[in-house]
This record gives sequence, structure tokens and C-alpha cells, in this order.
Amino acid sequence: MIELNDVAYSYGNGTLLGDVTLHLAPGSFHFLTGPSGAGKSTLLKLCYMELLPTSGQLSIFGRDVKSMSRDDVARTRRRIGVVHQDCQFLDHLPLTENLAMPLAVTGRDAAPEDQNLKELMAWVGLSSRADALPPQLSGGERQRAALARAVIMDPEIVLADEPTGNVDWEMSLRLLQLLVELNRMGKTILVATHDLNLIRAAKTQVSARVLRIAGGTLSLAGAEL
Ligand SMILES: Nc1ncnc2c1ncn2[C@@H]1O[C@H](COP(=O)(O)OP(=O)(O)OP(=O)(O)O)[C@@H](O)[C@H]1O
Repeated sequence: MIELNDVAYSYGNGTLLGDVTLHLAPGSFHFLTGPSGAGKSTLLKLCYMELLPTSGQLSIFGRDVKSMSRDDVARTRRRIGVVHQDCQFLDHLPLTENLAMPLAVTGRDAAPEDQNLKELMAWVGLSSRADALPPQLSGGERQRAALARAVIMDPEIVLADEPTGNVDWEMSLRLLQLLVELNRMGKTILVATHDLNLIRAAKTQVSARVLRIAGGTLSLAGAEL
């Protein structure tokens, strides 16, 4: 689904990532961990083509990103759902309208009474918050809303950057459960997280590979996980 071969990335002030090789197979579940500032978000941005490699090869759904036109990139991105670290919403629009926004962009039905939208709200446990404005949501509600928005286009891949940041343990487990359910539906999942307890909890439920990024390189995490 996503293949990085000897990918390096630099923001211009020295190499942040060097020779990173990563293959995300269809239906796989990966965690990406490592110290703050190691480059987890950067690697996710490469997987979403928000950034392009400084060198090396990045292929998504079998196509080298270098050969993609702007339209190809837009089409490819629709097949990837992203939960951003800061999960921003349009504060003046109710939650349902925020979640329906990706549908509206592609000209699909975005009405609040849309059945898929209703089911999605129920799936993340936010049916009763449909009319709430984003600033009225709790941290856990925002994170669940961000996950719902990421999957509204029924993507094949879900990339989540610290999806359990700023929520308590109970809510972390609930969010993990949603990610596990998505994986059981066949979606390929990549989650960047600091939370080793979350990874341990996940490993009792799914066969997840844990990668650690440090010093610019990617390796399989140790036996402590
Ligand atoms: N747009 C940018 N321009 C320059 N440097 C950047 C930019 N974005 C990130 N960096 C730097 O790149 C490094 C890696 O950042 P990144 O956000 O990928 O790390 P991370 O592992 O996700 O960190 P955290 O766990 O704290 O979220 C950091 O030193 C950061 O300051």
C-alpha cells in the first residue's frame, strides 16, 4: 500500500530521516514510536504526500509519487484517512457539518441526515453531539470526531498521529478499539504514538508491528513491547 525505499528527508537544517525503508502491506497494523522530535509526524506526512522525500523512493498504491500529477495526488489522498495530531475543526460549524466536509469537497451527499454519516457518528459514540460546535467538545470527543472524519471517505489506509494525545486511559482504550475495528474491516493502519502502554494493549488484540524511529533511522522495536 505504502512503500518507502531508502527515503531520506531534511527540512533544510541537516538530515532528519536517512535511508528509511518501510513497507505497509494491505491490512497490516503498524505502530510508530520514538522520542519526541525523532520524526514520527514527518514520516506520516511523507506517507500522506504532504511532504516529498529529499531522496529515495516513495510509492503509494503501487505508484511512485514522483510520477503523480497534482490530480493523481488528490485522488490518492482520498484513499488515505488522516487523524492529525492537533485535530482541527471549523469552530463555527456543527460537528456533523465538519465531518461531512470531505464528502462535500468531492460533491457527494453531505446532508446531516445522510445515513452513512449517522452510522459513523453512532460508531464513534457521538450521535448525541451532532449539533455541538467543536469548542464545546471534550478532548476525547474531539479525538473520536477526528477519527470519524478521517474514515468518512472509506479510506483503505488510516494514518493517525498521536490519536490518544491528551485523553485519559479509558478513552485511549476506546480509541484503540475503534482503530482495531477498522483494521478488522481490512484497513491498513499506521499509528504514531509515545504511549507504550497503548501499544501493549493493542498487541493483545491485533497482530501489530512496532517500529521505532530514532537518530534518523527506523528499526523494529525491542522485546520490551
Ligand atoms: N516545518 C518544519 N520546518 C523545520 N523543522 C521542522 C518542521 N516540522 C518539524 N520540524 C522538526 O523536525 C523534527 C521532527 O519533527 P516531528 O514533528 O516529525 O517529530 P515527532 O517525532 O513527531 O515529535 P513529537 O513526538 O514531539 O510529535 C523536530 O526537530 C522538528 O522541530
